[in-house]
Amino acid sequence: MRPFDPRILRVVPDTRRPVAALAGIGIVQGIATIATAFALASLVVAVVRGSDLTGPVLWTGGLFAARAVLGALSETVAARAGATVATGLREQLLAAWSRRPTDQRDVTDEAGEPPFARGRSRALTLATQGTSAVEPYVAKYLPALVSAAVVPALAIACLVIVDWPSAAIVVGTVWLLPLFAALIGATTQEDTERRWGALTDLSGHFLDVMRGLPTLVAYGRAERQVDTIGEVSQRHRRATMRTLRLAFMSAAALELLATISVAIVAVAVGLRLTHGSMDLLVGLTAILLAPEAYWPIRRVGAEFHSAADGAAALDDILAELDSPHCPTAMRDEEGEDPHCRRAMRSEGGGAEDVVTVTGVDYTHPGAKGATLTGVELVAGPGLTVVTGPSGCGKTTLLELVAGIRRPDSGRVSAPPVHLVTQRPFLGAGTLRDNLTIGGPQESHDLWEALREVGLDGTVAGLPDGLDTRIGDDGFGLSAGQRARLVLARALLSPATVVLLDEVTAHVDADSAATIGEVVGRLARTRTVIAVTHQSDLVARADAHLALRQPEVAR
Ligand SMILES: Nc1ncnc2c1ncn2[C@@H]1O[C@H](COP(=O)(O)OP(=O)(O)OP(=O)(O)O)[C@@H](O)[C@H]1O
Repeated sequence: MRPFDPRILRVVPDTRRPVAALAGIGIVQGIATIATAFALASLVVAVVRGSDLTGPVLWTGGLFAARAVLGALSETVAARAGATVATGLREQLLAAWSRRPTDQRDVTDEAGEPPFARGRSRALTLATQGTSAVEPYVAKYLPALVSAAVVPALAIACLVIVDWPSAAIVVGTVWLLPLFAALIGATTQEDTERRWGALTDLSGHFLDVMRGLPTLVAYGRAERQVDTIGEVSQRHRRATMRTLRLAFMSAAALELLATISVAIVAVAVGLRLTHGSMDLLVGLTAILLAPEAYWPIRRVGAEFHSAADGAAALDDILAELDSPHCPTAMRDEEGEDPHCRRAMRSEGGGAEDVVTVTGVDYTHPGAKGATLTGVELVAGPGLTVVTGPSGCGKTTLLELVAGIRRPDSGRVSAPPVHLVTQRPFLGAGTLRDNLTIGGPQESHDLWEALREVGLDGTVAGLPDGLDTRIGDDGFGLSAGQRARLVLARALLSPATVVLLDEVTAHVDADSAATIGEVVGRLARTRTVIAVTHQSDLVARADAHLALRQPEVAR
């Protein structure tokens, strides 16, 4: 773990100001603490000598009040800095992931890990616990680090002026604390990484079980997952307990070292006071100043363990944000990115509703042979159907036109499109939410679109109408209703090009007929490219692209 990672200030510039404010407050707090040592010593001496207490009382009271205000200020700024950095990193991660083309989301990583199992759980952990773990790193650890860099030096400088023998003892012992802290840090590094890995495994496993729960229940296998999750949780618990044990032990070690060092200063001062070779004011000030050289370093040690997860997460998050747009495996010797260079999808180059695919080749990352070779297509307003045997690359072609995959060679030119996939996204929320994902719409437009797809009667019959809630993945709707709903969403989209991937799959004959009519009407005003196995839809088509099974077996 690096003491400070300046990349965080570059990635989330909003953090600069609060971090600078925290550093400033930390320094002022240090000065106030040292001044308190002087004020307290003079107050005690004034009490012992029976002299006027007004000045020392006012100074001591004022300094304590100032420290309380500074403490509250520091907590507030720290909480804000933590929240800013966590939100900023989360936004950056989501933006980076959504910018990344599909080819890079599903590519096998360098360690040869399976494409999704690790990537998805890692992404989940990074975006949730990962970004939250960075909060204590910024809000607690960084300010502690600034104090540790400034306050001990100030305390020692004051000690040199007040009583150089005490300063010599402090200088002779204080370096042991960072040394111990660094040694402990090196030991805990591996543990932190293990714990972080266990947390990622736990999240990934839990996510997979949740997603597969209906299937597991259907096959009577759900109970077995309890043991597996229990086992993964125990691994995480053991790793956490090991970290906590180390944290307590290292805090105790630093505490002991600091206490012994202050005790040496106190004994030396006590001996000189007893022999009368030292003034009481000087002696008391030295005893009160000495701990100030140690506590900021002890605090860094204490904050280190709560920040260690944050530092590990920060490393992963920044690596994720810095990762090139194309995987390393796809770069040539000069570090150029042939995949990116060949990314020839242009938007708005041609007419606003014409899709042109010229000599496109595409191979899925990791696949042994090409899925598409030399594909040619020009689709203008009207209905173009794409047919071909299963696995010949129809979906892949739509993804290339939509720009979520990029061709290895050739050219794709298309305006922004609306893509209806085979498993369209229907999120948990109201019907209205799902229809207005692309942007706000008037209620009468929503009803009009529902009427077009023949769903208005069904929705009107629901108790909450458009505000009826559905579950994740359209839970609560039949397959036919889901297909009609996503088609209504396509009608509401302003895109001039609509891509439909087997919208009639899994629906009954009635729904398929209705959907076929809607697609036909849609094609009167827009460019519709539909992948289909339905002869009705093929019969309606203005153009037909028949793809062949690729020749190279995978
Ligand atoms: N992410 C991927 N990684 C590797 N290979 C893939 C990936 N997605 C699809 N493929 C492979 O690419 C080929 C074309 O897939 P695609 O989904 O485009 O076919 P399709 O013609 O739409 O099939 P279907 O009619 O069954 O939907 C298939 O052999 C498939 O196994």
